Amino acid sequence: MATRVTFIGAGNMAGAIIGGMIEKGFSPDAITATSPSDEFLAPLRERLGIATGTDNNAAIEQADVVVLAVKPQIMHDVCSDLREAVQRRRPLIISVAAGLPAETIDRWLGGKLPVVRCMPNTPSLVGAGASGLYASPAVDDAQRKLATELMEAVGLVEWVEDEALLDAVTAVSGSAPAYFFLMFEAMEEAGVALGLPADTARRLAMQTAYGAASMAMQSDRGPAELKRNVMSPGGTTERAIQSMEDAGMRRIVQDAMKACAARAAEMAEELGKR
Ligand SMILES: NC(=O)C1=CN([C@@H]2O[C@H](COP(=O)(O)OP(=O)(O)OC[C@H]3O[C@@H](n4cnc5c(N)ncnc54)[C@H](O)[C@@H]3O)[C@@H](O)[C@H]2O)C=CC1
Ligand SMILES: O=C(O)[C@@H]1CCC=N1
Repeated sequence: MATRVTFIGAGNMAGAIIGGMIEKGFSPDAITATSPSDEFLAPLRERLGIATGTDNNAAIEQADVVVLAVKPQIMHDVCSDLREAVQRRRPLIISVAAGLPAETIDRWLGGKLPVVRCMPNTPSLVGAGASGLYASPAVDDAQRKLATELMEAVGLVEWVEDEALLDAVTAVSGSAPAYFFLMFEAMEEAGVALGLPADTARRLAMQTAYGAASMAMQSDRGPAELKRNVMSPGGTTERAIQSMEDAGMRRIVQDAMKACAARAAEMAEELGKR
């Protein structure tokens, strides 16, 4: 029998993982998602054919895996409400919430549960996600394998043995699609300022990012060498890269990522007190 997975929360992240799972051949019959209103559920039900519901407790009655995909700020209330049903069924818990430690989730759910903390990202929707995973001590090998299988269906999986490193994963991949989308915005705006139609600039920028990522992933050369190969001495790229370095591009990226990881740690501090 297929592993039954229930998503508590049906927003951007749950939708991306569910969409990616179905694309990879997971049966929609084995997937359920919940949300307090039908607004988020109708598209998932109609487009992907999964089961949906507004009652979290009812939705986990048959679940082998429960993916907690609500905002960190409401996780305490959601977990408290699920405590009895979860303790009765004892499914594998996978939390995708930023910041919240596995121990906190476990405590809110009544304790002694196998909890995997996962930091995914939204490109999971197209099977190109990147997830960092951490297993709490109660997770056994079979459950680790199950979490790997689920998240590998939507992209790359990297396990960390030190939970604190998930804050770094949040900075490097969880939040990072947004950095690249910002770059696309800036490149499109600059392309338009240089005279290109907006849609042409957008397509060229996105294809170039896709090409650069694909090339870097297939190459045994590091990014510094690949960058050098584009830079003809005295040419155009050299001028562009010099302009970026002069403007402090590296420091801007590093500061943003430090701020991201620090915010994840701060959220654990703020929310974990409950
Ligand atoms: N959006 C992203 O790129 C990423 C998000 N995350 C994490 O994923 C989690 C969800 O984030 P998003 O999907 O972006 O948020 P979202 O706002 O798009 O989705 C949240 C969902 O929770 C539902 N919800 C609210 N109260 C509920 C309740 N009592 N019971 C069941 N469902 C309820 C909402 O209706 C909505 O469907 C967060 O904890 C976030 O830290 C992690 C990695 C990346
Ligand atoms: O911005 C956030 O808090 C969530 C976690 C990682 C990506 N989105």
